[in-house]
Amino acid sequence: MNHRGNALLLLLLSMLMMLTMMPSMLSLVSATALAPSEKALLVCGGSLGCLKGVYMPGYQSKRFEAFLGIPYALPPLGELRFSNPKVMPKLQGIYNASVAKPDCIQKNYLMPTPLIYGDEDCLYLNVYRPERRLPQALPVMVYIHGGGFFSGSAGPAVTGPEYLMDTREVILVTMAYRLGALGFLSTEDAAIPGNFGLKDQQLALRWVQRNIKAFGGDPRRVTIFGQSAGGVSTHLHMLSPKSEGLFQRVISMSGTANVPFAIVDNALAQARRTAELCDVRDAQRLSTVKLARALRAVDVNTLLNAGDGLKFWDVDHMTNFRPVVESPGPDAFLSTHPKHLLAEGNYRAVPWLLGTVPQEGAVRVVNIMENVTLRQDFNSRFDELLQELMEFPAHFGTAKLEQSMELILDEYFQQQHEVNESTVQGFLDLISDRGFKQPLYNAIWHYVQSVDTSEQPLYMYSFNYLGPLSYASIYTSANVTNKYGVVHCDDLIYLFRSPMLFPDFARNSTEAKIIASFVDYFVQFAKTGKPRHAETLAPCSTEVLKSRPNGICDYQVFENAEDGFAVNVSQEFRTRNVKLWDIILDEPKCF
Ligand SMILES: COC(=O)/C=C(\C)CC/C=C(\C)CC[C@H]1OC1(C)C
Repeated sequence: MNHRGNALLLLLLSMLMMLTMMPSMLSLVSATALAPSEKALLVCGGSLGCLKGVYMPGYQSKRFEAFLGIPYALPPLGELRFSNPKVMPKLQGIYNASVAKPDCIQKNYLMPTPLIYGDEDCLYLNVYRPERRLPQALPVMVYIHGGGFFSGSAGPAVTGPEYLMDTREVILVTMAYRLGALGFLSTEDAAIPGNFGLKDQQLALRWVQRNIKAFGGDPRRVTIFGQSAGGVSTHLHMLSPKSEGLFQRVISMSGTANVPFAIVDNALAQARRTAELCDVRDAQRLSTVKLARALRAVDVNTLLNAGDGLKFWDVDHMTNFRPVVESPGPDAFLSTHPKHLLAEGNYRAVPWLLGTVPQEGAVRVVNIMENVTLRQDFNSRFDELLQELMEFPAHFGTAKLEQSMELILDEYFQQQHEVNESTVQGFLDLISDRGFKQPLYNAIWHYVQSVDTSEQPLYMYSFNYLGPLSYASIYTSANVTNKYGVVHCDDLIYLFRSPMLFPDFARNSTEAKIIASFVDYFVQFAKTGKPRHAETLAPCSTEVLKSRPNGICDYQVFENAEDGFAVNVSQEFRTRNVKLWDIILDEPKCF
């Protein structure tokens, strides 16, 4: 059975497991009816109310405490659809926090057959804490899941807290936020300002500031961490004036605010087109207020399916609804373009850990390569589709576009104009470089230029360990074990247990040791602002970057070794290709 078959089986198993763990399906339970051990799982706080949690089994440890499905905002339904999130009033009675809530409703274009699942009523978060804790308040790690701003899960079946809880050293919070059109559609004015998903995250971070003490957490030692779109989000929180004071450290895994899928620049046109696809009459001419009214009344499945009509080919662009630069105002999440904020160094500096994997581009390339029909279709319109995929800036004229395509075809395809066995690595590198690596390098470059890195240091890791499981098997229905190397999201396999997607590693395996090492690397950063092994690295600074035109600052590599795995130091980077993209995109840097 491939991983997908496994995944279904595991989904059923984990659902069964969760059912047996739920002492009550009621949302309110009476305190007097609780057995003594369950009473210990009651958390009450001034602005919080009271929550009844549940024990969950650890991976290497016996058990920890989980408080699941805690509402942090009013359900964003009816009039509240496409509105900024409203804070949840104090909970009355004892809230049953022993059941995870469904994911935010999404059409998941990352799966080979995109499906709609989840719920529009989804603004809930989960808190996990060790059972036996030190008397001092624990550092808090708040995770922002990825999924291209259109998909993803904060729930324990995908973002399982077991590995982090095995350390007994941190409190973990995972939050759901609105996705796709519901999270990011915008009319570029007050009618539908947009950025709802990011504002949801921000409200969840405010919830942490107000309430985490009641769980034994330290609100002044909060690390936000996120992967892919979640990594982009963490960086955007560094840039948003309204996220000030909500966190003290940041980990951005495979995503920074300057990736091409971070910002939309034709939001109103896209909102009108979406309305048209939902059969809203006069969608191109209605006032934005009327457009908003009409879109709030559209059936949610119709709204999500309308997203298909925005695609130029297959599921591309994967991310149509994106964060937007809002007009300035008290509720704006972001009112200056990230590229300006980055260039000006105009944002909050905090200890920052950035992560990457070798084959980021696999998130799109694997399915095009493995699906024969799709690949043939892509190859039959190769130049046109490749150009579209690149998301060149809108102001590029014909000559500049042609020039850029020539450079790309030379560098990545040896002028073959086709995706095949011999060009697939070039295609992977192209999407990696354009989508992730050049933005990563430039985010680092801008940071060290404008921040005193002896005060607010910057670290990087690359997760290169090739193990028996890979997200490549999620991106396609073909069996591709190990074919694509370490792909986008593969570092997550060693940070979060994902019983819905992957079987468990044996508890004495090399993979279990990597889990312990990788988790410890993160936890150490959350505790101290320095990741484990930081003393083996020369600090990153402008001088170091400039002195290594063919590399990057020292960083840690998690990689295969003869006796299992090793954490080594490297300075290698795809700097040559970063420079190529700097030239194409007119983003010069002086060395
Ligand atoms: C878990 O994955 C994510 O969060 C992010 C996703 C699904 C977006 C992936 C982005 C692409 C495939 C496009 C890359 C884009 O940069 C170009 C313009 C190549």
